[in-house]
This record gives sequence, C-alpha cells and structure tokens, in this order.
Amino acid sequence: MTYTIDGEITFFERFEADILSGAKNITLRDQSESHFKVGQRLHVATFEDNRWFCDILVERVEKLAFNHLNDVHAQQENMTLAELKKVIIDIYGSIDTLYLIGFSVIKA
Ligand SMILES: CC(=O)Nc1ccn([C@H]2C[C@H](O)[C@@H](CO)O2)c(=O)n1
Repeated sequence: MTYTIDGEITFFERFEADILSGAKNITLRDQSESHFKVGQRLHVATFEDNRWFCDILVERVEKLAFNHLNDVHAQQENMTLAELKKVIIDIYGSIDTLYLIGFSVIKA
C-alpha cells in the first residue's frame, strides 16, 4: 500500500517494543507537539538516534488536563497510572495541559 507521510514524531527508544506490539497506542505530549491531526500518517523514529522504526496513523487528538489522567490512559500507555505520571513529570516537569495522540501502527 502506498500513502503519503504527513509529518514525523519521535519516541524514546525504551517505548519502541510496546509501540510495535500495539501495547502502547497513545502518547501524551506538550503544546509543542499539539499540531498533529486525525488522519495524518507519521514517520516514527527514536528520539536518541533518529532511527526510523515504524509509520503510524493518527486516530485521536485530544487536549487533556494532567489532573484528568486516569487508569484508561495508563493502560493505553502500557503503564500504571503512577508510572505514567512519573514519566510525564520526568519529561516535562510540572505541566497542566497535555495533548493525547492516539495512533495505530501501519508499517514496521
Ligand atoms: C522529545 C520528547 O518529548 N519525546 C517524548 C515525549 C513523550 N514520550 C512518551 C513517553 C510516554 O509514553 C508518553 C507520555 O508523555 O509519551 C516519548 O516517547 N518521547
């Protein structure tokens, strides 16, 4: 199948296996990555060395308050809620507004 790539996103390498297995199907980003749109197909690479590992289709984009994070979000990240909150704080520090990007892998 041929398709157009509309942009790119990076993930920390430690999440690669969960993304490829489908265990992780959302990511939560800050304002700087709030521009993704439903229907876009994105090139996905590792943050550390910019190594391509899959293409994804963006299926959801939603604004989400940090205080509204719940167990469903954590399950979609393949983490506990406590782990997810720690990951977000470690990456972004104190943050009120997140952008949920839901996706499926279309090529790996
Ligand atoms: C540069 C940068 O911020 N990269 C990120 C940000 C977030 N993630 C992952 C970590 C968690 O699974 C969710 C929640 O933020 O998204 C990432 O892999 N790379």
